[in-house]
Amino acid sequence: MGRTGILKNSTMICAPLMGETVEQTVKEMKQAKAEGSHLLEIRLDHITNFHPHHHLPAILDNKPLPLIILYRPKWDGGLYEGDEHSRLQTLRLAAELGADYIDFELKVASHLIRELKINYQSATKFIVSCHITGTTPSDEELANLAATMRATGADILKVVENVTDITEIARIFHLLSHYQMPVIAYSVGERGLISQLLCPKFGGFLAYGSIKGYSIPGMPSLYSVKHTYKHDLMNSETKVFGLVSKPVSHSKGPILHNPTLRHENFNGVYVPFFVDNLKEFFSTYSGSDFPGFSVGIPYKEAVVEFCDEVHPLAESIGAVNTIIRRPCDGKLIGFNTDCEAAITSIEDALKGTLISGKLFVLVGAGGAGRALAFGAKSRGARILIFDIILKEQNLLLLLSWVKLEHSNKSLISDRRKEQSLRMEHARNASIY
Ligand SMILES: O=C1C[C@@](O)(C(=O)O)C[C@@H](O)[C@@H]1O
Repeated sequence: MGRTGILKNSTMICAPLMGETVEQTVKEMKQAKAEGSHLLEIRLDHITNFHPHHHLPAILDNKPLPLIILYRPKWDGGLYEGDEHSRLQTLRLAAELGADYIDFELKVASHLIRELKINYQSATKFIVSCHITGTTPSDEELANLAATMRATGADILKVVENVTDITEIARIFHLLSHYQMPVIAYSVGERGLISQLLCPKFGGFLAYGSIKGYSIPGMPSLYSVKHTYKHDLMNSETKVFGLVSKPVSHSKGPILHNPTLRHENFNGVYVPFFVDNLKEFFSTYSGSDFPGFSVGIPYKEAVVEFCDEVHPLAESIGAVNTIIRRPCDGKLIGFNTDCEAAITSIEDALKGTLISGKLFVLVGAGGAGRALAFGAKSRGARILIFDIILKEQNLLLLLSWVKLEHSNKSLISDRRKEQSLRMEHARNASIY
């Protein structure tokens, strides 16, 4: 999946603005410019009591950056409820006043674009947009849709999805990188976030970034696009790393790993992958463009079966938090770095005092907890485990390490009895 379109501009960052007054819109336009936007998208349908002849010039005369004008009707997910004739008259006026870009819904685009191109031979570019409901169509269906949109005379195509699975975004990337004209394509919603974050890699015409104070699900902030993910440094060669997790937005990984990649002068980016289905995910994002993953909650244990090989330490722990795609054969190799990272940090903090014999208090017995319990046990600590729900399989695994020291099967059932008692009396705390 590489960028092929030599005719395309390089990806711009666009701030969508949804001010309710012209004054607010003018203020936000300046704010968006200060935050690094290249382009602005104004939603006229969000402005209350909008008077086209008065308000449109006020906006266009004050624009600090190129503007996309959008006037979305209710029938296409917008706020405009008035009559269609007045709406289209407003968009005609925008063209007459020389708006940089005007967005038309596919349904109305055909005759309007031809008419406007004849009547106003201005530099206005026309975006034709289509909101897809339901599952993302196949590559072929998307290409057919794009051809229909192109036939309206559009200068730029815009396809908006609302994916229910992150793997659907691969088809959006395919459209972006293969269609030989400028395309805006993305998915809204948190599963869609990577469609904005990786847009420059696949040659999209623009990616959206929200100004400070706006939080839109699935849309990164202008700040993160400029500073964390650095869109301006991304190209078709950029390797994509990321955290496989659900949820994923809590992770500090992107703000840690992206500067590290840049510090190492490595052309890579680290993104959050909101994953619902591990099998589908690994079979979709399977090429050398995706050379490695972190694994977070709740997948550290489940991911083991999707690794072609597992490092002995990760195997003993039963949890993988780092996967590397081996360059020579593309196989996925699973590691556990939680164990050594956490235990050596604790040892560093103890400044020479041994962990052995100490009471090690573990809060949470999931994938990360298992790694820590394993590390502490291997250093000879006693372990006190707190967990909201201590799953039986986790308990058995933890007990199998105890068994290494006390080779006694009855210990397991004793411990299980002890566990249930402690669940009642000590909010799920157990000592091993
Ligand atoms: O436990 C963590 C944190 C993490 O899940 C994250 O949220 O960034 C990433 C994992 O690789 C690591 O083991």
